[in-house]
Amino acid sequence: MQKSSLQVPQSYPPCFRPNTQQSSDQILDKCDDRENEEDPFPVIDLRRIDLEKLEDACTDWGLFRLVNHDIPLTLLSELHEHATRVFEMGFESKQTLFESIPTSVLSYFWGTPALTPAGAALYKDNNHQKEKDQGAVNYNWVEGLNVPLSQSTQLPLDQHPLLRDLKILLEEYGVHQSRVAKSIFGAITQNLKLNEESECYLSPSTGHLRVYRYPRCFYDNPSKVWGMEVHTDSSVVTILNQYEVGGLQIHSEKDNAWIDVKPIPDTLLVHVGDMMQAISDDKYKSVKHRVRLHRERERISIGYFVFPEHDCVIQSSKYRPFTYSDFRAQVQQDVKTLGVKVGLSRFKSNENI
Ligand SMILES: O=C(O)CCC(=O)C(=O)O
Ligand SMILES: [Fe+2]
Repeated sequence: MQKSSLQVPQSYPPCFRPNTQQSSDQILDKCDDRENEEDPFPVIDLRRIDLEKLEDACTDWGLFRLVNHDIPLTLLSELHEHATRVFEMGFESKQTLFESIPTSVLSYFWGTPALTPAGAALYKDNNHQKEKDQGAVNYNWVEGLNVPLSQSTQLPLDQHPLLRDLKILLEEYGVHQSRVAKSIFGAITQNLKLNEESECYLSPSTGHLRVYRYPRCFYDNPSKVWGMEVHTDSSVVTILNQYEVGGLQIHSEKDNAWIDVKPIPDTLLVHVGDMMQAISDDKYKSVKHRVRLHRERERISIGYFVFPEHDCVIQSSKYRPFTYSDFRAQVQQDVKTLGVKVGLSRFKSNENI
């Protein structure tokens, strides 16, 4: 059960705990939890994909809801329950526990969603200490677990039954996600009339899962803190599961507005990522999104991210030829030096600058 009183869980990283003694009303009133009544997003049925509807969804929104995905509801609820229990461990215990596990297999991070290829949190150079000193406003208010799906199941997790069980559930979930991603990509291949050379544009072995916990909004200046700041995903597609608590907002280019994406049980959200935008010659848009915090409840979400084969050259009329490895290296460099991802514009071809 989520707690509605102003108790500060000791499982939160210290900078996510409130730094004032304001009453709960004062603090909570400043946090926004409005939710749109209407759900404007296109819905795609995975059992019979409507190609035209899919095309419109990718072009107009860069996001759609997926129904009839055939992932058992019990798997989703068990995942949620296990993830909650792992995150509820004391912060120091979590740190100690995850330090003993190779980050290539399973890593724990907080304060940023940017990770190195090895799975460790990636902060702007030399700024980590400064950010720590300045407090919570420089962080993304999120903790996460990163699980690359291709890693061996021979994990040193036997001493940690909770983690072992979570990993087993995640692997089962990952198999479903890979199936779903392949079906969607197959349909998009038809829509974009891609040839066989584009097979390497989707490589399920690159898939990984991120499990997130967003803390309650305790901070006394919530307009300055985000669960996750505005970004686009680097993936081909991202498949997201947000449980009961909303918070995801996407930017609608046509309305120039931020729109809440409500959690609807038994549906998944599919985002077009940067790689797909390039593959489609910018016809599809890598959707800008962000996550706001909820004033009374923590939020758990799970994202599946899948990429092209690392050495597969993306041919696009809008960009110079590049591989996902080139793209990732550029993102890593930009996050380290500038603190932000610049993204696809780094790869624009000369005619398109
Ligand atoms: O938690 C969410 O709803 C979104 C997470 C996200 O945007 C990301 O991991 O890239
Ligand atoms: Fe994202």
